[in-house]
Parts: sequence; structure tokens; C-alpha cells
Amino acid sequence: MAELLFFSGTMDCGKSTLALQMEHNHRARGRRGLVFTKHDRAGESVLSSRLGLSHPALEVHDDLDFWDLVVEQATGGRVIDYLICDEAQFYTPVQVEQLAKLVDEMHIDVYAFGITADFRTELFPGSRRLIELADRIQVPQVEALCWCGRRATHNARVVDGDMVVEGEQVVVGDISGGSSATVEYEVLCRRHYMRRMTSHAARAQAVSPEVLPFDLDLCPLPGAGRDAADPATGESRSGLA
Ligand SMILES: Nc1ncnc2c1ncn2[C@@H]1O[C@H](COP(=O)(O)OP(=O)(O)O)[C@@H](O)[C@H]1O
Ligand SMILES: Cc1cn([C@H]2C[C@H](O)[C@@H](COP(=O)(O)O)O2)c(=O)[nH]c1=O
Repeated sequence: MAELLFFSGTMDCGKSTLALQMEHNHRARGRRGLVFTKHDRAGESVLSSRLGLSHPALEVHDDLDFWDLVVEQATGGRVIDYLICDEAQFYTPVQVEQLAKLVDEMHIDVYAFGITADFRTELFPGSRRLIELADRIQVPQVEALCWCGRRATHNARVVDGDMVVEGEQVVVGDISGGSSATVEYEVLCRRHYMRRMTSHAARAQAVSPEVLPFDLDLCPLPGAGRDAADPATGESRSGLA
């Protein structure tokens, strides 16, 4: 039975790596598929992972009709068993509906990968429709981590060093440290997302006299590990989920 699967999570949790692995495994077993992406950081018509692997892909433009494309290929004699669809958060809701139709009417497996929500915590339209229509939603096993050591659940946008919560929904970019771009992203746990506390802000607060009387030994710089105190609160992070 063909399925529409949505692998969803934050940025940097291994979605594209998983997409490439699934493409490899299915192809290795003789299945025939097509690989799609949209606005990959590496450029047009390529599916890339931060692990360094990449694969040619068909770029999804807003006017692409998945149903028409696959039917045309099938009519031309090409067998298609599965579709790999990366950066699916950027697909239109109508395109997601076309993917669901391919599963139901043409028995093609669709493996979609994408971030769930944007930097404002709002669902992307493509992700929303996938959540509504998918047979299964899976969270990749590798957890992206907040600077405090907790599991990262939110994507923060950082512009010129400051976290922002307003702006265009789509701005292609990488996570902090991955580039010198003006706009970058950092994954955070909910607590630190709500407090607008990126690693940079936490570092600044940890060394500011205003946070005294916290002892700096109890209030180490970000990145010191899960058992260290949280600079925002002085609380121990140990034992937290
Ligand atoms: N130098 C590295 N060595 C090992 N793993 C890495 C390295 N750089 C990135 N990764 C892994 O790659 C993951 C990001 O993979 P990627 O597929 O690009 O994520 P996503 O598509 O979800 O944004 C990171 O969570 C990390 O586990
Ligand atoms: C949160 C957020 C992200 N984006 C962009 C930034 C990247 O180009 C992609 C996510 O890619 P990844 O492989 O999952 O890291 O999405 C955006 O445009 N708007 C946002 O709010």
C-alpha cells in the first residue's frame, strides 16, 4: 500500500540526509523514483545535506503540477515507484494535494521532508497541508539541540546578530556558524525561543554585570552542557527533558 509520509522537524535535524539515504536505499533495491526539492541552500536543482552529500533534483516551482508530470512520465513508459520531496514546507497546498492523489490513484510512495514551522512558530502552508493529509508524520531520530543542551523544537531567525519575529516567511539561509550571511537561523528549545535567547544573547547576558549576583561558575557560557546552570534563570538544566 503506497503511503504519504512526512518527515518533519526543525532545521538541522537530518531531514535532507534522511532523504538522500531513502533515495539510495530504494534505488539500491531496484525501485525507480524522482527527487524533488525547492530553494535548497546549495542552489537550484540539487538536494544537499550538511553532511556533504548531494543529489541532482527537480526544482519545484509554484506552477509545477506533480500529477501532470508523473502522468506524463508514466504515459511515456517510465515506471515511477516513489517520490522524494525535500524542503516540502515550501510547496503549495495544492501541490501537496497532488502528491496525495499520486499516492491514492497511482500507488506511488511519497516521502516528503520539511520543517514544520517558520521563525514565528507558524506552520508553513506546505507543512500544514502535509500534516492534514499525510498517512504518517515522523520526527527524524537525530535531535537538533538548543545551546542549553535541551532538544531544539523551534527555529529562530537571526538578523545582524539579533533574533527577529517579524518578516517575510521565506528567506533561504543556514544555521548560525554555517555562513557569514546577514540572515541566519538558530534552533532553540521553546523556553529560549520564548525568551528570545539565542546563544549570542545568552553569552552576552552571562558576562553582563546586570546578571550578578549569579556566580559565573554556576552560570557558564553557552555550550557548557546539559548539566550547567541556565544563564537566564540560574536553574540547573540537569534532569530536564
Ligand atoms: N561535520 C559533521 N559531522 C557529523 N555530522 C554532521 C556534521 N555536520 C552536520 N552533521 C549532522 O547533519 C545534521 C544536519 O543534516 P541535514 O540533513 O543537513 O539537516 P536538515 O535537512 O534537517 O536541515 C546535523 O544535525 C548533524 O547531525
Ligand atoms: C525557519 C525558517 C527557515 N527558512 C528556510 C531556511 C532554509 O533555507 C530552509 C530550511 O532548510 P533546512 O534544510 O531544514 O535547514 O528554510 C525560511 O525560509 N523561513 C523560516 O522561517
